[in-house]
Amino acid sequence: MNIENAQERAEILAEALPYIRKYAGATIVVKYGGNAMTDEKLKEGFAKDIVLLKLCGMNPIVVHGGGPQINQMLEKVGKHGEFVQGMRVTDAETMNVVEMVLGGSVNKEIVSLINQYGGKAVGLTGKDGHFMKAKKLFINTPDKNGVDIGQVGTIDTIDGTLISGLAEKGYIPVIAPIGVGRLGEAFNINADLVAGRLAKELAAERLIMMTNTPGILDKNGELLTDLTPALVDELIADGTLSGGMLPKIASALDAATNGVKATIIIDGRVPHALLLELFTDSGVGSMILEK
Ligand SMILES: Nc1ncnc2c1ncn2[C@@H]1O[C@H](COP(=O)(O)OP(=O)(O)O)[C@@H](O)[C@H]1O
Ligand SMILES: CC(=O)N[C@@H](CCC(=O)OP(=O)(O)O)C(=O)O
Repeated sequence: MNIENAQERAEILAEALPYIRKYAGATIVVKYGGNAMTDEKLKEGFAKDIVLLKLCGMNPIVVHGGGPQINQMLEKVGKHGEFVQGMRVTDAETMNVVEMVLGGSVNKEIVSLINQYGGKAVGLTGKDGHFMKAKKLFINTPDKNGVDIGQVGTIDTIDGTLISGLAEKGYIPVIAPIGVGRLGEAFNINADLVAGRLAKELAAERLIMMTNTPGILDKNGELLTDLTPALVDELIADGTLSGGMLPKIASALDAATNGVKATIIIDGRVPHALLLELFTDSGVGSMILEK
């Protein structure tokens, strides 16, 4: 493994030892948002951290997004991304781009980086082994119920045993949020929803969502470190939470109230944010609590 800043790593590891013992054998689902994949150094740092978690005896499972990367590709073909409550309106042409970007370039880049640093990553979409079956999602907005936004999916079933089986054999699953329908068709699923559902299915010790804000911010831009379901409801009602934060928070709440020990939203633009969250006493970001 190619470790840079060895001194810095050694210091982190010294503080980390009790946590390494605590998390031995634990499943850690990491949602790697497209907004946290900003530059090469950060991406390499992420891959190294995932490999390190595996070496320390944990089972990291990566679910990645790639919204900004999809937008870039759509612009090349003269289309603009349109979203309803944080979900991309996905016509057939957009679905092709989504599949190409998420299942192709983004997934394989993460897989290659992890493998380059000594891990054994395996990239998957829901089409592989039909492990993530989906059906069409209809959205309820304040104006209308059951809005059709195209080939956007909601997860029907997810085969956690395929993922845990890979992890037990030493692999690091890297999952693109594409579901498969009854007829073999592809569904675009928000990556936060996939990460939350998988964390639930695997009864993960931690669900860590890496994004491009320090965590959940209040109306004044201050970080909220601990959030209860009641506070989240308030923040949605008064409009403090919006856009891409809506599926994220819904998913985090669902996981937190369904057996996932802790759900945390962190700033993926901070180098080694994952290690800081898992291996230091203070942690970083916003934690979603069960009550
Ligand atoms: N209260 C809030 N606190 C922090 N971010 C928020 C809040 N409300 C909305 N957001 C938005 O949510 C975004 C993160 O969601 P998203 O763009 O979907 O990221 P990702 O690609 O990581 O899933 C932030 O960049 C921010 O613009
Ligand atoms: C239905 C839907 O919105 N799908 C998302 C899937 C990618 C994603 O979730 O990426 P981030 O995590 O980077 O936002 C999209 O098309 O952008």
